[in-house]
Amino acid sequence: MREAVDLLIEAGWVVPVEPEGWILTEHTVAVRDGRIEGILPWAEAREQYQAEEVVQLPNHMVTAGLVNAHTHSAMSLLRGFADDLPLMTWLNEHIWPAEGAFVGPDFVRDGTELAIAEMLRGGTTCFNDMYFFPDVVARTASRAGMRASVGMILIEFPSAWAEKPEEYLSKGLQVRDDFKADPLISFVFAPHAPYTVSDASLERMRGYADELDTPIHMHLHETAQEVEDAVREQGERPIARMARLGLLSPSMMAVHMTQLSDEEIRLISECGASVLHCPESNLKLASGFCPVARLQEAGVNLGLGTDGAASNNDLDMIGEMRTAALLAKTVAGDASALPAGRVLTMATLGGAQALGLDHAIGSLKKGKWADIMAVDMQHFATQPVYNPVSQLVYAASRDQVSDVWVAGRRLLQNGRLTEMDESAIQRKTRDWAARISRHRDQAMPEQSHND
Ligand SMILES: CSC[C@H]1O[C@@H](n2cnc3c(O)ncnc32)[C@H](O)[C@@H]1O
Ligand SMILES: [Zn+2]
Repeated sequence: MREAVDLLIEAGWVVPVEPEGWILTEHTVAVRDGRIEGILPWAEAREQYQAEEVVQLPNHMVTAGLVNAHTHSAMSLLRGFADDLPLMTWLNEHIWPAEGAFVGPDFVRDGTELAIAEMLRGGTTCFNDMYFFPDVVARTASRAGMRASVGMILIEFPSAWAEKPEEYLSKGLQVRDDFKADPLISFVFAPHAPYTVSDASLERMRGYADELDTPIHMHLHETAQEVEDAVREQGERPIARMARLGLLSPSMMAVHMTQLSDEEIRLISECGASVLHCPESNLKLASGFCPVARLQEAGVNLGLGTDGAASNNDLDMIGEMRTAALLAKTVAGDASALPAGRVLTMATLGGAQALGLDHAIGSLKKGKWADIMAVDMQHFATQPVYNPVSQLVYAASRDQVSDVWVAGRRLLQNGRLTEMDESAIQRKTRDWAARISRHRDQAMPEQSHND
């Protein structure tokens, strides 16, 4: 008597991520009730399971869906809005004024939808978001069937979402409560950065984070200027300040970390914090280089993120893996730094671990959610296949992602989104671009591209 399952995915190669380096040739992933039931060779799986649906992908590699561990998804509507600038000029003179003018529930819904469409098409099945209107981010992700870790944001300036720190915290906690029954949506605290949140607010937030055993997601040591300003104005480096406030713990997910002394690396390793690496955003804003190989050597857990599309300028995690691997080698002066298998772990299980979700996602393991991507290896660019992980990281493009499942639901089929209206997303995006361009032409004629 064969066991009933919902889905069998027969793949040329199955890369379970755990144990790192495993490549299972001609294997099948069995899925029941949205979760992985088992991984067996093709023939054995057909003997053991009776499936509602069998998907045959003999030329594909199948692996865990990618976890975009740091992004601001709604900022996809600001892609290309302000380029070729350093962080603080970009934020102060362009991004924050534009957000002040446009960010509201509709902007966040439409921007998040655009981002989800882009991410799903590129093999991302979970994103860790930090943006205004987390209620809208959560609702949009849940409706799309996408997994999201939503930031309960904290920033000390008023926005259309909240006025004051207490309001940011209480509204965030309310949204968390509203979504507690949704298996796709989880929450983390998301204080923006050391230069926008006071000690008092951070301490208050830390109290909640301890009580609720919830991770904290924060930009930290993004640029040398951030660290220099903090030393000049507050007399200490931001990491020292976070340590003093009791924020350095396994709950901390520190984004960027381009400025790190040996002592700080040791501190991060000892406290069990994770680092979320965003190499393309760091390169484009010329923020600096995160010492990934040294962090790895020190035993620090690493996740990978794109940052927002306004600073990257894409949400392509396959591209980000390649950049991370190539950059780590150059920064370390060592071609063996961050090999392909490591960077895939970082882009899946490392991110999941940082988010406190590694019991549920991040690898293809019995009992975990079936968050899966399939990549077509039969393109000239990825032939021949000596090692599918090497091809994925060093040669493949995101256009080769053919199929994506989140909790066993097929959201991408042969390169087409099954649950999202692609042309409606295109139309809404064009409408936003027209509105935003008109506003810029009026408010900042010197920056207009139409003169
Ligand atoms: C509180 S919502 C998030 C806030 O962060 C801004 N942002 C986007 N990218 C970065 C970055 O690389 N460093 C610092 N802040 C960033 C975004 O525009 C929102 O205002
Ligand atoms: Zn960011």
